[in-house]
Amino acid sequence: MKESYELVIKNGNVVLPDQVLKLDIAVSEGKIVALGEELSLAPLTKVIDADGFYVLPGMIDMHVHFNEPTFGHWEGFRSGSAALAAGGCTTYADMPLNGNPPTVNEAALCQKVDAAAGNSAVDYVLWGGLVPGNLDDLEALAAAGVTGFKAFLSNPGGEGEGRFREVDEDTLYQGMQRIASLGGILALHAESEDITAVLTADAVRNGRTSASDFAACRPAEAELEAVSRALLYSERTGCRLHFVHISTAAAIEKIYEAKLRGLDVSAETCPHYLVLTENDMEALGPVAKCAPPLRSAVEQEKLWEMLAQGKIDLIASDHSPCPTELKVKPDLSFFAAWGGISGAQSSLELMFHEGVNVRGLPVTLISSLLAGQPAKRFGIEHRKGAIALGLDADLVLLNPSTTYTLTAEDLLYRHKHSPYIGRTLSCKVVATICRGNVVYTSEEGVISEGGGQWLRIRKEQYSL
Ligand SMILES: NC(=O)NC(NC(N)=O)C(=O)[O-]
Ligand SMILES: [Zn+2]
Ligand SMILES: [Zn+2]
Repeated sequence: MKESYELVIKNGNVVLPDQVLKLDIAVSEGKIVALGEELSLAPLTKVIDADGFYVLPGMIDMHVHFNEPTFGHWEGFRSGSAALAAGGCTTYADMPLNGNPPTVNEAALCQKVDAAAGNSAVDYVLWGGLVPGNLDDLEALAAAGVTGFKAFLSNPGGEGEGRFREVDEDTLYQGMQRIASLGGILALHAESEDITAVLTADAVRNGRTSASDFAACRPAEAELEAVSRALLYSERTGCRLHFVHISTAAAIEKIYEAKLRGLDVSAETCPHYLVLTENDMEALGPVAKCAPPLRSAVEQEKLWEMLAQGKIDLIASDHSPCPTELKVKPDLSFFAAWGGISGAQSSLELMFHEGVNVRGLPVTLISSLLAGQPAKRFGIEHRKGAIALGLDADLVLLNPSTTYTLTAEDLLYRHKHSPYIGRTLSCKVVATICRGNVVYTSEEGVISEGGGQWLRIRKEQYSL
């Protein structure tokens, strides 16, 4: 029988959770409704030929800073989500800081929701924040549908009265108690404020302000101390934790051990810790500045080993953009430059290039780190994160064997700097489909700019 579908993606190498099969994918009303070999099609069915391409579930990037409201001129939903669409991402999670007001109460969440509405090319979830003074706002944020809460253990930087602040010990502990009782999850930027502040003050006092001095002020121990302390609190409070942008093998190991002991905790790392090193930070300057800092090549190899062993839960970009003059300006010291890497558009290509094409890791592993695992961890796997019947047709077509060198013109960010400019990649996103809509093709660019939807996270999904 010839079925009528809205869209069929034919002949692709379809990346399923555990295997890759040459299949057709049929889509109707935004959902995957059939998967099979050579589906027979009614006349006039819209067909995309994916012969020679991988078809992967769209990336779910749990960590971006688009900085609205007020700091939309640093990025904003429109250009940020367009860049993600071009990079094969179909759902992202916007962080509660760098915009003003930060997303730490319901009124601020409403402002963010308004800023995003009609401006996102792909779907999204929103993080709330845990900061000193907002314990009584957590419940309303959870009820309004935030994906979880984010807190900083070290100073997040930024300026101005209303800026996002790191938690004190009391706020952290009490916040974890509250979030546990809500069935929520706390995402942590885990660097010790005590260690980093002492080392930074000493470095500045002594005029040591180069890239390597910056890295020395944020050593591996600062990450390990913060992770260890938070794990203890998790044990005491029962609060689920997600550690963002983990940069060292020791911290990954610690989190993994805690998981084996039964704690409900997870670890994220970022492409920049897997493809850039401290040498790049010195060579490229502030464009490669982030916190925790880039590490040694030895550390990086250990991270790859842990990734291959399944000890890392997910990969996210931590796209933290800014106007280029905050990165590049005559006489700008490395310490004064904005900390944060612009990279969201390149995550999937970097991971496929380095992970699959260079290192020979299974494409299913890389795909699960980019899509399947984030969906499961954050309670959206009934909608997203895999190619399976009934799920949203969030798909990315990837040419796995082409070569191109990334240029500034390729980037859709508002400010076109990135440490990946000039890199040669051995794969390229060909098309991105969000709920059955083609939102990007490499030939036409971003086609549909404002169709992305906010996925409110309901309470039942928290404790999946
Ligand atoms: N204020 C920021 O955007 N900070 C971010 N900056 C980085 N990672 O350098 C982060 O996630 O910590
Ligand atoms: Zn952070
Ligand atoms: Zn971040």
